[in-house]
Formats: sequence, C-alpha cells, structure tokens
Amino acid sequence: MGTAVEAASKETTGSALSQKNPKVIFVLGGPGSGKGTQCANIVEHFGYTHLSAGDLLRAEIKSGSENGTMIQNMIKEGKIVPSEVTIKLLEKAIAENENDKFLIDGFPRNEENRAAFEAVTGIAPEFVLFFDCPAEEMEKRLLGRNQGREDDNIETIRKRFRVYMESSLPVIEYYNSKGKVRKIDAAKPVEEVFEAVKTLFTPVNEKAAT
Ligand SMILES: Nc1ncnc2c1ncn2[C@@H]1O[C@H](COP(=O)(O)OP(=O)(O)O)[C@@H](O)[C@H]1O
Ligand SMILES: Nc1ccn([C@@H]2O[C@H](COP(=O)(O)OP(=O)(O)O)[C@@H](O)[C@H]2O)c(=O)n1
Ligand SMILES: [Mg+2]
Repeated sequence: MGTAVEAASKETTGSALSQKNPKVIFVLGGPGSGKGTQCANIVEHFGYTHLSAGDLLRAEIKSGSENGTMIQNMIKEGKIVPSEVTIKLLEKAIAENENDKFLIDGFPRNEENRAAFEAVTGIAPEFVLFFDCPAEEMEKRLLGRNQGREDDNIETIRKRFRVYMESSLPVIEYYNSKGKVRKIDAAKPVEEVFEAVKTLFTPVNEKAAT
C-alpha cells in the first residue's frame, strides 16, 4: 500500500523485521543519566541485546559512510540526526541479530524519531524505561565520562540539555500518557539504580514465561 517508496522500504527492511516480531524496550533519559551503564547490566542479567542509537551513529561516522560528516556535525552541535538515518541503522542492527529482545537506548529522541520508527517498522515498545536525573548530576557525570567524545564538553552539553528538554521530554510525556513509562530515580549510585531496574524486568519476564 502507499507509495512505491513506502512499498520498497517495506520490502527491504520492514519485512525482515515483521518476520522477526522483536520485543523492544526504549531506554530514555537525559544525556549522562546512565542509560548505557544500566543497559549493560540489563544485557548481562536478562539477555537483551543493547542498541545505542548514539553508538550506531558514531560507528557510521567511523565507517566512512557518505552521511558521516553530516552525522559528526549534528553530534558536535547536540542536534538530532534525521530519523531516516538512525532508523536504517537500528533496523539493520535488529535484522542482523539473532536475538528477539532489544533495548533501544537514546531513541526516540524527538517526535519525528518516534512517529517515523512506528510508521516504518510497525513496532511499539513493550515499555519505556526512563532514567530521571537532575541536570547538575548529569553534567557532572558527562564531564567525568572520559570516553573521548567530542560532545562531552560544557558548550555541547548545554546544547544537548536544551534539546533534551525541548524535544525529548515531550516524547516521554507522550508515552506517559499511554501508561508506558517506567520511571527510575537515576540520581542514586549505579547499584541502587540497577536494583530498581531489576524489579521492572523480573516480573515482566516471569509474566512472559507463564
Ligand atoms: N548511577 C550513577 N552514578 C554515578 N555515575 C554514573 C551512574 N550511572 C552512570 N554513571 C557514569 O556517568 C557517565 C554517563 O553514564 P552513561 O551510562 O554513559 O549515560 P548515558 O548513556 O545516559 O549518557 C559514565 O561515566 C558512567 O560511568
Ligand atoms: N536518536 C538519536 C540518538 C543520538 N543522536 C545523536 O547522538 C548524540 C549522542 O547520543 P548518545 O545517546 O550517545 O548520548 P548520551 O545520552 O548517551 O550521552 C546526540 O546528542 C545526538 O546528536 C541522534 O541524533 N539521534
Ligand atoms: Mg549513552
């Protein structure tokens, strides 16, 4: 149905995903709230595959892709890359992985990300894991992250916070209005945050098994 472009896109990507029918959890929260850290814990304990949108975009820059320069400039400015680029990377990563359970970290980051992902893949998240953390704590963590990231400087961090407030929080609000948000106090130490995360995953997994 729809345009030829839509049909083609379904044939090349949508069909691979609809066959898979993957289970997806969106992991959201401000920059530095601890998304990547907690995803690593969830992978270890609950068998999900972690897909960080930011990591996929950074790998795309490194691969020498034709979009690389554009992505690099957007990340440096703290701006959100057009969803068609990010969604293609996510679709490919899901299709190529044998697992059927994915943590999608740092996506959707704006309304365009959200609506396009749903339209292209037909996938709705099981729930949205939301790491709630004060800006001062996030700023402190980002300045101490030491991963050599070009966007972990105070100037870009301020831009990323603005984008988060203006564009990403409304997406969390959208899912909240649908009862899909599981909010975690992310200002606590890593272990305590993970204790709270665990309680969300254990009952969900048990329910799925019975
Ligand atoms: N609960 C926490 N308390 C203190 N530091 C944390 C906590 N969670 C993560 N960190 C540290 O903060 C930085 C940002 O964490 P990260 O998981 O990369 O966040 P995000 O992916 O949300 O940007 C990292 O250096 C990480 O080690
Ligand atoms: N859905 C997404 C996710 C990240 N990005 C870009 O990648 C940057 C880093 O994202 P990230 O998720 O790795 O950052 P953190 O929240 O982990 O600090 C963002 O500031 C955006 O520039 C994007 O454009 N679209
Ligand atoms: Mg991250």
